[in-house]
Amino acid sequence: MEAVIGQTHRRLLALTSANLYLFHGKCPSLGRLSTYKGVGLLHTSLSKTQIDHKTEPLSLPTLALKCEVGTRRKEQKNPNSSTRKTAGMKSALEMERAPFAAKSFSELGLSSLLIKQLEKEGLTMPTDVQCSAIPTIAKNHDVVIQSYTGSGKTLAYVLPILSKIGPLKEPNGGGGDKSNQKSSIEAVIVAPSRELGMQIVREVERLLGPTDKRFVQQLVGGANRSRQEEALKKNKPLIVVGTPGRIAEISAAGKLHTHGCLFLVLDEVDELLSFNFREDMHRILEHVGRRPGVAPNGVLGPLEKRTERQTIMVSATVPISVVRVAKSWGVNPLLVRSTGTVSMDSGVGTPVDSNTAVTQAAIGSLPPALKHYYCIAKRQHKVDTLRRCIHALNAKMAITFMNHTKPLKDVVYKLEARGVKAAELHGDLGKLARTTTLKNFKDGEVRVLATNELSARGLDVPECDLVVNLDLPTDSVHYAHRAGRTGRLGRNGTVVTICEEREIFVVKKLRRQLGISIQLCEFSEGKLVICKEEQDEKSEEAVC
Ligand SMILES: Nc1ncnc2c1ncn2[C@@H]1O[C@H](COP(=O)(O)OP(=O)(O)OP(=O)(O)O)[C@@H](O)[C@H]1O
Repeated sequence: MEAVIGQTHRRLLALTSANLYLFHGKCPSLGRLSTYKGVGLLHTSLSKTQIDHKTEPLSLPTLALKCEVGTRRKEQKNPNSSTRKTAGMKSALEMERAPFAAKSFSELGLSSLLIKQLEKEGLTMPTDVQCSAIPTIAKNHDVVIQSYTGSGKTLAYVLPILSKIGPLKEPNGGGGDKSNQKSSIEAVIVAPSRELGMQIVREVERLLGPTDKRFVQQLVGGANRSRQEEALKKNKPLIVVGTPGRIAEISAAGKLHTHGCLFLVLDEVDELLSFNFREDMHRILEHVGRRPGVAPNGVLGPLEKRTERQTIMVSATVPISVVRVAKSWGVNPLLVRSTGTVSMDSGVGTPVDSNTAVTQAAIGSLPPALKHYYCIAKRQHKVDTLRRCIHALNAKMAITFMNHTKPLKDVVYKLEARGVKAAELHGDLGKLARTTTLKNFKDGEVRVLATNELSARGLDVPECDLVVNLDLPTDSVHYAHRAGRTGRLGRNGTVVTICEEREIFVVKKLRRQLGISIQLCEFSEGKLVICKEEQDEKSEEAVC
């Protein structure tokens, strides 16, 4: 069935989104599965036609993935064993929960030109978070958008912005008439990495189309600054997207005029709060648009020309620090989630100790359909375990994370030596190498991307069906962002953490904090085998 998601399939999707998470999605005892004594076998296979949508719109087949699930005792090696049928689990998983709301973009009050453009791009149905965010932003509220990874947060803010500024805005607001366009910057979008910045640029360009894509301009670090400055002068973009350092630098040089800016978007806002970005963020917050209430007596001085900006903060993880800054950077910001919009004061961000704060930040940040496992391996055997994991899951595209840059080369070398196409991606590489590596991965020329925290945030490679932690993430927030590189927009995805025996307690802590099942497994005879786990939480031992 090659059916593009559209009007015809909305009802079907509503049905599937309500009922069809057959294995992990709806199992109420997931949280208890970690203590489940059963021993299982799981074999996941990607159907050939399943995810092939580089240029195609999202369709049901692109979301579908067959997953044979059975259980057996670990010691039962016979794959034909009848115990596979007695699993008490569904034998075929056709589709996980796609986060589409049963609404169309036209019901959200977007401009007609923009809706036409969305249709051209095959985008007919908004996701849940887009349904919540678009009308709220359209009403000029400052917002914090929090929704799990891969749920479509980028379009959740890009669409209401494009509905108000630029060539796609409401016709009665001057849309389509390019002579009527203002020539100053009207929206600034800040992202913590150049990769994420460029991804957002491409998303905006895709909607603006080839003739109008000059209205968005990248200002990311690592790229040639004078060329960026020339492009600002020549193209007079309305939207700039960049990294904090480069935006602040060009602004300080007097080449970026943002005082009249209407929108300031801080994507991955919790990351933008990190110490590294402090000075640059300070400049951006001071110079982009006018903060409402800055001049209560109407004495605006040199800032006379500023308008009030609308501040939009976005992340899958919203720690208490974000709740605090949101209230100072924005005005009565609302918290927008897939489930609806609430005030930031309604119990969100109640002061808690730092441990609880991290836990709270990560809750709800993971796609519900993701499957999580961990396996135990000695340090020197980790890469071999990774290779066996890739084969056992028949992963099409895998991202593997380490905490440091140096060992990545070794991982790539060892994988390639065993015939697995791999490449490393990290901040020490030059701009060209980073771009080429990412492109090769997205194009399917590289099967495994070995990377560090650089790629944990925002990176959108829909075909990525496996994330492997070769090193443990530092906390549940980092786990969530790494894990979120797979299982995007309702697709199936698997996360495997390969840890040493002495690190098992960390995995157990992560699953407690995240409220998810992370099952112990091993890779044997080309299969992922779920293992029995020691129950004694005190000794925190697990045996395979
Ligand atoms: N309404 C839609 N219909 C079809 N595809 C969509 C829709 N909205 C977003 N997408 C696609 O879904 C993918 C994930 O979107 P996006 O990157 O915005 O997720 P996100 O929530 O920002 O994830 P993260 O938290 O990891 O940054 C992208 O490929 C995007 O183009």
